[in-house]
Amino acid sequence: MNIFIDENIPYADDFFSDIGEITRFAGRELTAEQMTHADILLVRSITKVNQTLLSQADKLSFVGTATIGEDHIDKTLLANKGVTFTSAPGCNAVSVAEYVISSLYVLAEKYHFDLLTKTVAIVGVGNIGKALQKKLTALGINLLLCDPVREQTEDGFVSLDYALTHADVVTFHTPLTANGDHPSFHLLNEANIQLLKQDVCLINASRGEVIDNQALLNEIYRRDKNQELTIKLVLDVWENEPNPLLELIEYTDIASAHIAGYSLEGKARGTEMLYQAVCQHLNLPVVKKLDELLPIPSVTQLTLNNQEQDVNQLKQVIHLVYDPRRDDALFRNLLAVKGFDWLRKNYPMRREWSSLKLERISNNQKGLNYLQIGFDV
Ligand SMILES: NC(=O)C1=CN([C@@H]2O[C@H](COP(=O)(O)OP(=O)(O)OC[C@H]3O[C@@H](n4cnc5c(N)ncnc54)[C@H](O)[C@@H]3O)[C@@H](O)[C@H]2O)C=CC1
Ligand SMILES: O=C(O)C(=O)[C@H](O)COP(=O)(O)O
Repeated sequence: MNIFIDENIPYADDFFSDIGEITRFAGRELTAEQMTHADILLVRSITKVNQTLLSQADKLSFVGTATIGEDHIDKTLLANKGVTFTSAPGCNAVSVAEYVISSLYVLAEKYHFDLLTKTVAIVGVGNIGKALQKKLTALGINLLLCDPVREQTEDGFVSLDYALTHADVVTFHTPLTANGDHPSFHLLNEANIQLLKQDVCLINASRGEVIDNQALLNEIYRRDKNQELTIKLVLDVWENEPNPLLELIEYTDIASAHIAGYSLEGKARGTEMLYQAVCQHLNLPVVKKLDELLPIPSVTQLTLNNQEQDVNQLKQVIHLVYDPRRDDALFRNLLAVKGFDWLRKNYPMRREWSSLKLERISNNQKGLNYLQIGFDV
């Protein structure tokens, strides 16, 4: 059994070495010739699984992607070839939600505003959007939810135009789609970008193509020229990765190399989900568990002085676990020297909030509910 596994899928040996012979590959360099030998192919988002790659893949019976996004996979092709396919829905949803909130606290500190007074619009309320909704609701932040697909059967949603017009923060979490009733390609574009409030915080941690990057840059120039307030910008994903629009970077407050979902837990959950799916595909028992593989975090426990409710304390705790300014600095300093893919391949360790156990020295009920936000309490 030949299992081809992307070199950036963590714990691959732990999970798959008992099942077959493993070949690791660089995601952008996999060839159709290599695929002649593969029974199982496990990829990440940078490998386009299409007719070109699979033209000679006669043995292939299973393709898995250790990601939430599936826009790099030709699923119709796989179905036609009778190849079983699985992705890893929700694997890094918490990681993306934590990236967004950690970034919002950076902006709040940098521009001296109170996040609790802001209205946040979540565009795309699936696994990631819901994880974000849960945390922001626990923090007491007012939300607008935009999801025309869910809106067909559920209440409580607003249109995109309403969200863009009324929200102080707009954060995108849709899949990238070009067809269907609600395509997300260039969802934010030349025609609607001017609806964004003055002073808005704009975040994209979905796929780069969900925002027309040139239209965004033009709007930044337009606001600049008219001496309007600047958009506060957090971009984790870019059109045309790994070659982002360089002019846009200087207008970002936080820029990163598509790593919002790169908590160790998030990436490793993706591997575990593929392992479980491969076991099912091959009719093998599931005997390995991620919990037994994750390392102990560098900080495991913290005692909070919880005498009074304190937003600064929350910010400190959040940024102790993960501060996106680290990734922003790496991006700005090393993109030109090392490149986008290098930044992703050499991503430093990052853990999720749940890895930190919090203790309080007082039982004051006014304290923020850290458990609801996602810490271990
Ligand atoms: N930056 C990063 O590191 C990561 C990015 N992602 C991206 O985030 C995307 C979303 O992830 P999940 O929430 O887990 O997916 P999901 O499939 O659980 O939810 C997506 C939601 O978007 C909604 N949606 C679809 N088209 C829409 C539109 N035109 N306007 C508004 N809403 C729309 C859907 O109805 C659904 O509720 C992934 O497809 C992936 O591309 C995912 C993980 C990490
Ligand atoms: O899960 C997704 O979808 C993502 O965007 C991943 O975090 C992307 O990671 P790579 O697969 O590009 O390493």
